[in-house]
Amino acid sequence: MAYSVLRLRKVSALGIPRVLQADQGSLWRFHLEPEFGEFLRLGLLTRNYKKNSGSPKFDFTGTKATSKFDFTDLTCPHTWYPIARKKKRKVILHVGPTNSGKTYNALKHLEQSSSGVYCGPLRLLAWEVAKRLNKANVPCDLITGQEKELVEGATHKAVTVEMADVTSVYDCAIIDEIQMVGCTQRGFAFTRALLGIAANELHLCGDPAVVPLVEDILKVTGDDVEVHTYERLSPLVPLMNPVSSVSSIKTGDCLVTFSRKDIYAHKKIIERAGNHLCSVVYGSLPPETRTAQATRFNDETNDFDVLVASDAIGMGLNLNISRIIFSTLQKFDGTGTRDLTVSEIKQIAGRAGRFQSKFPIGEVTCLYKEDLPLLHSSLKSPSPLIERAGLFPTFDLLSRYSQAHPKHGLYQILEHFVDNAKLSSNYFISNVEDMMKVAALVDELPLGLQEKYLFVVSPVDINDEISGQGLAQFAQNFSKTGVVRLTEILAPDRVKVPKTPTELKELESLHKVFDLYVWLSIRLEDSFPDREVAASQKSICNKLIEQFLAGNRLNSPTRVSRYLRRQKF
Ligand SMILES: Nc1ncnc2c1ncn2[C@@H]1O[C@H](COP(=O)(O)OP(=O)(O)OP(=O)(O)O)[C@@H](O)[C@H]1O
Ligand SMILES: [Mg+2]
Repeated sequence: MAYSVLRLRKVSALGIPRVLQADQGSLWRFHLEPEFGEFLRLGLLTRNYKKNSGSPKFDFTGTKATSKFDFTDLTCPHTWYPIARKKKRKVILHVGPTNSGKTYNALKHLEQSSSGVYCGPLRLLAWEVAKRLNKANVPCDLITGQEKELVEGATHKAVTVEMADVTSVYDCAIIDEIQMVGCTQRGFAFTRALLGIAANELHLCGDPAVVPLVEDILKVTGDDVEVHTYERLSPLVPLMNPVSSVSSIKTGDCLVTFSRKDIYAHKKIIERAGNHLCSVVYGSLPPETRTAQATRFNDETNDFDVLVASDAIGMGLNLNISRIIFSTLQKFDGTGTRDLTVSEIKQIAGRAGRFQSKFPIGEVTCLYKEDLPLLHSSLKSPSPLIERAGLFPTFDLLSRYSQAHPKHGLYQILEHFVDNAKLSSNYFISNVEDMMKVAALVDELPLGLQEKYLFVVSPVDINDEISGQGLAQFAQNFSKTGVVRLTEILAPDRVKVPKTPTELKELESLHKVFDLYVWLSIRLEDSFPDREVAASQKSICNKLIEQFLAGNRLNSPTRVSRYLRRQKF
């Protein structure tokens, strides 16, 4: 299977040339930080490293790269982390429903430790933890793929899980939302942190459904494991009736729907009724905009008292929601439409009635009566057990395989691992479909394996045309001249307040391109010298998007009804 690559220069409304023909796949793109030495993770890669690219940094197995060695044997991933294996870690699982104080209690241990790291699934969570620790006089760095805010004398770090450092030693560490080990795309980053963080105490917070798997995985590491179970701190009441009409929408409601178009259609219907204004939160909004929207919703002094959101509210944001209203219990997951899982329903519903918030009792219902039975039964059911954790080979393994098969491109190497990986029953090989799309693209360019790998693990949304195109042009220019000037690729001065949903979407994509540039500039400082320009363009995009959302400028010919599956309001 091969993907076609670049077709350049058809300019979009915002001045971005359209390129990249790629298969449509999963909508959610992740970024990861692999095991190829500290230099990539900490951003010390330079154009010259290519000279040394043949020699893997670590040799945990003591084997040489030969075609006889079985590179695809991934049955003992705990041996990839020798520093953690020198420790007998005390692992404490904090498990329970949403809003039960799991993270709160784990953070207390972190605050009291002499050194530590918090690993969360989202930048927003890492931001919040860094803020909280610094406020508590525990100096804490914030490190995500795109930000590095270092605090003088810091003994602690709050990071996104992909940035977890498996070569340092800590007194205490937290991995939040540990059930994400089961995520088909990002699961392996959680597995890596679980096996690789070298801490005396390792706190894992999440859903009880992950307990048997974690216990089983940790049988071979020699760690001590304790399970602490929590109860929800404030009640969550499933309602017997659906929301009958738009006039029943009230302050503190959060309407949940899964397509961007439905979000804007519902916002428009609610606002047209004249009683409420809506903030919106969904995955492709820049994180800063999501936070600004959440803050506006939480702020009682303005009229934006209703939220319309996707499952992007499921984790991370602290929201004053009184009632969750599911507009649907189905979502499109990149390949097809499916019912929400029990854990997804519980995770989203659990956002209502946050402990010590303005609405301490949460309610949950649906827009349509026929969805109520599934909602009620899901809220009563335990989440199905998570049976396997994601796994992905380290860069060292990929590199050794490449040495033994020098003619193979990165696409072929990844394909080989996906097709042939040998795994123990606790693991599955991560879904690397999107990475393979990027690999197919960079394999066309004269780049070394590490350079290609860097683009493959970057936070590009390859299924977003503009974002994918940005990556393609960055990689092309980098391979040609070694230096990528932002202004050669983008015409930022043409960015303007969007007037239509299409323009808004383009602006969101453009934000992703600038974000990608910042990410690359942290790792290839000399080759991507315009980080400040990219960062300031990012913030201009945020402001323009916020201006659009504040002004409720959705005045295009978009017909609301066209986007709604079923007519209710
Ligand atoms: N003992 C406590 N004293 C004061 N506030 C608390 C306490 N326990 C929890 N909280 C607050 O209650 C809210 C929910 O707690 P927390 O975020 O730890 O829940 P959680 O179980 O991790 O939820 P989720 O599964 O949604 O991540 C937070 O705002 C937290 O600060
Ligand atoms: Mg939590």
